[in-house]
Amino acid sequence: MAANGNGDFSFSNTAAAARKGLTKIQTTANGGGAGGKKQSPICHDDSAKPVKAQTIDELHSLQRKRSAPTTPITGAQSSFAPVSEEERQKQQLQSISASLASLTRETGPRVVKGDPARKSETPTVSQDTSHYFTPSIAVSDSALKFTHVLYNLSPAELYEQAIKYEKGSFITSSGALATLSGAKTGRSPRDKRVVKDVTTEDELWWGKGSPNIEMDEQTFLVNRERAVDYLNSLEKVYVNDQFLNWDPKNRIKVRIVSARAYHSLFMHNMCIRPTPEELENFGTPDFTIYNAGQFPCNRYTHYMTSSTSIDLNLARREMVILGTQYAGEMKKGLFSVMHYLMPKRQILSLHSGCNMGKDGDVALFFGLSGTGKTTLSTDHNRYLIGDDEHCWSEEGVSNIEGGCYAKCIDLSREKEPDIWNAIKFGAVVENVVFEEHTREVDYSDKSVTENTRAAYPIEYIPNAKIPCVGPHPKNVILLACDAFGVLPPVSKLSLAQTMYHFISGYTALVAGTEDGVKEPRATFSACFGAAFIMLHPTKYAAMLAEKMQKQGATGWLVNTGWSGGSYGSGNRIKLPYTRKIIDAIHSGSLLEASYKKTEVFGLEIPTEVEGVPSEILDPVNTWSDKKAYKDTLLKLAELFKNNFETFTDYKIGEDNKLTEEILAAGPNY
Ligand SMILES: Nc1ncnc2c1ncn2[C@@H]1O[C@H](COP(=O)(O)OP(=O)(O)O)[C@@H](O)[C@H]1O
Ligand SMILES: C=C(OP(=O)(O)O)C(=O)O
Ligand SMILES: [Ca+2]
Ligand SMILES: [Mn+2]
Repeated sequence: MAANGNGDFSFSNTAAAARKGLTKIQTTANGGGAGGKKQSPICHDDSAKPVKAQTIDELHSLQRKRSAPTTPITGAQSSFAPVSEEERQKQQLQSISASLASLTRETGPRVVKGDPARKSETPTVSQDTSHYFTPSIAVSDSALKFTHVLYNLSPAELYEQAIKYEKGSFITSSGALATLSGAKTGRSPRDKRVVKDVTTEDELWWGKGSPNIEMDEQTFLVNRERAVDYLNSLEKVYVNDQFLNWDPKNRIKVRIVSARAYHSLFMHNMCIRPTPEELENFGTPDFTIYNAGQFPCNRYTHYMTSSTSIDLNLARREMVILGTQYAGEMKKGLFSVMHYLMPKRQILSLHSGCNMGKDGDVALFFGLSGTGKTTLSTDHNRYLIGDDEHCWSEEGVSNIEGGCYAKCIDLSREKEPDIWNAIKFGAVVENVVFEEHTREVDYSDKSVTENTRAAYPIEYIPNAKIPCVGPHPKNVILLACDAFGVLPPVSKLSLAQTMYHFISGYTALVAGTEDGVKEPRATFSACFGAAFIMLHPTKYAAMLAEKMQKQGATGWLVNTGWSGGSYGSGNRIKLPYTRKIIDAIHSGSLLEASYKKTEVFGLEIPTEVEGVPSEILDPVNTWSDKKAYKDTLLKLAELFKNNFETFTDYKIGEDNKLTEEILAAGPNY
């Protein structure tokens, strides 16, 4: 650097560049920046109007208009607001303080809205501190402390929080927020606990095969207190007040209290976002999540078998998360809650994707993780209702969520343009690897995990159906990723077969794709989502049978897995072929095709599907070793049979007829 004699400094290479004759950048309207005045080599411009601020602080205060959502209640009077502005502010903070209250001390913390770090920046904003709720009995030091609440922040604010305070947060080249979920990069079903009390003891599915591992009320309270104390010990917490279920009659209000901006943005994307008016009148939540994911549970606590615990208390309408930062835990935790609440109202909750054609024909896509719910429900020619969690009521279908959570391993712009384009500003991408300088994500990189994910609001998909509701389904598609390669790419199912496969919930994935070829492992997960159901699988199955029968829906089994041999010798069925099959289901043309029945599983398979080579429709054709095919087929049939044994004692529906039909709809050999 060199002084130029005018008290200004210039980099010598800048001066050198100027000498070489680089065009000077014109900065004023008349182009006379240099004018006739004496100029330093650096371009000066004194003719522009000065900024309307006397100090830097004032300048900064000009930049931002005070508005929602840090203080979601603005001066604007809502016509239907029954209480004064001040009173509502107070009630809202009281509600948040009540959520964060210690149960033993019976007091809520002093809560104040706003980022503690922002205080000095905004000296004129005293409103932040003038509205706090303080308990009348203060019994410990924690009662002297404020808990700063960042309430329903916007994506932009959450980006800033994440980037400033959470290591591993970066903006990708497409504008998404890249983040790390820490040690856990997937759900921890074995660490899920459900409070067994006098009610849930009878209502819920317990024991073998059930995802509900019991804990008692007292232990729940111990973990709750642990989470609440942890959250209150922080400088600030994030609070999201949002909705679940697009069916307005069955909408649930949820509050998520978390320690990370990542978690707040994730839930902002995944739950239904309230309008400012809806937020003003939010009131008390129906369900609250305390996510203290960074903080482990105490392994000396009864029922704890690791330092991770996801605890559900239906009576208290609360969930506590300790020891895992994987955000999917919150989304799927709430799904479990819906799997309890909705059937009580005669509404079927479904682990399925859902879309609708131009003529209003609705399809459901059931399937376990990685089978294609998100990929196949996101279809450029159809309206997306949702990718993962739905309700089927007397009126039709409704999405539970407000966003999608796509797997992004090997994501490509060509094959999945809609998902690719949704990964933009506001989207959260978890555990992906990006190029250090350009911030371009390498979707093929599994260095952190194979389960890389993107969470984005559903309206990021161009043909999303908003509101996310639709009429009764016409097609019910069961997706199985069969790594054995023996299930046909598509079969038409009878109602009994649909129930048999729905209750079985089969998929087979490969254990690890890196360490050479491994045996595919069969997974049976009742209702294609045993990890999330709360009641016995036959309860959901009976409801599905009743609804499908009443609406005349057709069931289909689609193998999105292997063809031409098992994993290792065959190949995964090409996505464009699966899409063609799905197209034929939607259009109704597949219903008109001619069919033949397969041996062992007794599946009806079409002889032709437009755009799909006919020889792949019957898997036996694609195996060079016919004996290996038959052996593998029988092996899979045996696995189905063994799995179904636990269900043979249960009655499905009103009479035994359907039950018997379902039992007969399994493999026969
Ligand atoms: N034939 C196919 N059908 C569906 N998905 C396929 C197929 N071949 C490969 N895939 C890939 O499998 C994955 C399916 O995952 P996803 O749609 O997220 O499943 P889910 O939503 O059921 O968990 C995607 O990464 C998709 O690109
Ligand atoms: C987020 C999940 O859903 P899916 O894999 O079905 O998309 C999950 O199962 O954790
Ligand atoms: Ca899943
Ligand atoms: Mn999905």
